[in-house]
Amino acid sequence: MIRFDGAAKRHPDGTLAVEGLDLTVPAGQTTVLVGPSGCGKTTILRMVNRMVEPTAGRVLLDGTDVAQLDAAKLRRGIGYVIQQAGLFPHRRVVDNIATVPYLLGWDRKRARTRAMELLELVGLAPETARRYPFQLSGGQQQRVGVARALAADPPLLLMDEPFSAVDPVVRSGLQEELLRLQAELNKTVLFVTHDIEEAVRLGDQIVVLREHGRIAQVADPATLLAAPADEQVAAFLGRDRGLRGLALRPAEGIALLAADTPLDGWTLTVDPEGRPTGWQGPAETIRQVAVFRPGADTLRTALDSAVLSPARVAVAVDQAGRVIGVALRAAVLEALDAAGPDATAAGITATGVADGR
Ligand SMILES: Nc1ncnc2c1ncn2[C@@H]1O[C@H](COP(=O)(O)OP(=O)(O)OP(=O)(O)O)[C@@H](O)[C@H]1O
Repeated sequence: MIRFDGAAKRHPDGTLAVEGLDLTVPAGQTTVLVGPSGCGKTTILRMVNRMVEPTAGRVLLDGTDVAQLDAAKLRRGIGYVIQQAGLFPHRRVVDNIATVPYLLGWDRKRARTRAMELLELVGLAPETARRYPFQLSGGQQQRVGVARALAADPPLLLMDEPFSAVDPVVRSGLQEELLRLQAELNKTVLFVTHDIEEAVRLGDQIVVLREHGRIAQVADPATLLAAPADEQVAAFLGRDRGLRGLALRPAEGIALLAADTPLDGWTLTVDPEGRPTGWQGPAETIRQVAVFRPGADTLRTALDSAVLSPARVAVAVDQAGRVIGVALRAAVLEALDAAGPDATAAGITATGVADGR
C-alpha cells in the first residue's frame, strides 16, 4: 500500500507542481491518476520511487517513509514503465528484460530464463529475445517494457503513460494484456494517463486531479461515470459518459430470439460452423456483422451490435463465435433497465449533477 501524506513538490524555480496530496493507493489493485496536462501526475508517481523528493509531507510504502530507504534499492523493488518503453537501445531484448535481475546479482542463466518466461507472459515470440529494441514495433517495445518492469516480480508497478505512444488498436491490445496480467498477478499498480477511456478500462480506483495535484474525485469507474463530483469532473469525463458506463456492465439477461426469426427482410448468413458471415437483404448484402458474447462482453458491445445491424438486432455468439441467437434493440434496453440505473444506485437524481444536489 502507498500512502501520500501531505506530499508536496515545489521546484527550485518556484513552480508548485503538487500542493499537498493525501491519498491511499490500495495494495493489489490498479489506481489510475488522470487529469489535464501539467496537473502533477508524473510528479506524484515519481515521488514513490524517489525520482522526485517531496518538499513537504511524506510518501509511505507499506508504512515506511520512502525517504528513509536507499533510493537504488527502493527502485529495484519497484517496476517502472514509461512512455516509449525507455529500453536500452544497445542491449538485446532478453538483456533489457533481465536488467533488474542482473542488478540484483542473479546469475546470467537464471536471469535469462526468467526473461524468457516474461517474454511469453507478455505475448511475445521467443525469437524476439535476440533482437534489439529498434527492430521491434512500438507495441512490442511497450510489451518488453512491461516485461522488464515485472522481471524481479516486484509487488508495485509504476506506469507513466505507458501506452500513449502507440496507435489505438495496439493500445487497446496492450490494455487488455495488462488486465489479463493483473488478474493473474495482483500487483499494486499506480498508472498515469490523460485518457479517461483508458482510466475507466484499467482502474479499480480512479483519481481525478486538477492543477497542482489537487484531488477532484476518487472513485471506482462506475461511480465516477455515474456520479461525477462536480461540473468540472463531469466535463472532463465527456458528454458520452453514460454510454461509456455501459462498458462496465456485463451483457447479461438479454432475451434472445432464434437467429432465423424473420427480421424486416434481412437474413443472417452463417458459415458451416455457424459463425456469422453477413446480412442478406432484399436488395443488398452486408458482409460485416457486429456481435456480442452474452456474459463475456458488456452492455455497450451488445448495444453497439444492435445499432450496427441493418436488421436492428444484436447478434449473440458463443465463445467460439457461433451464433446462438439475436436480440431486439428493445431487449438490450430492457436488460439495461433490469441492471438498474447506475446513477440511482450511486445516490444521485437525474438533475443531481446539474444542480449540485
Ligand atoms: N524540474 C522542474 N522545474 C520546474 N517545474 C517543473 C519541473 N518539472 C515539472 N514541473 C512543472 O510541474 C508541473 C507538474 O508536472 P508533471 O510532469 O507532474 O505534470 P503531468 O500531469 O504529468 O503532465 P503531462 O500530462 O503533461 O505529462 C507542471 O506545471 C510542470 O511544468
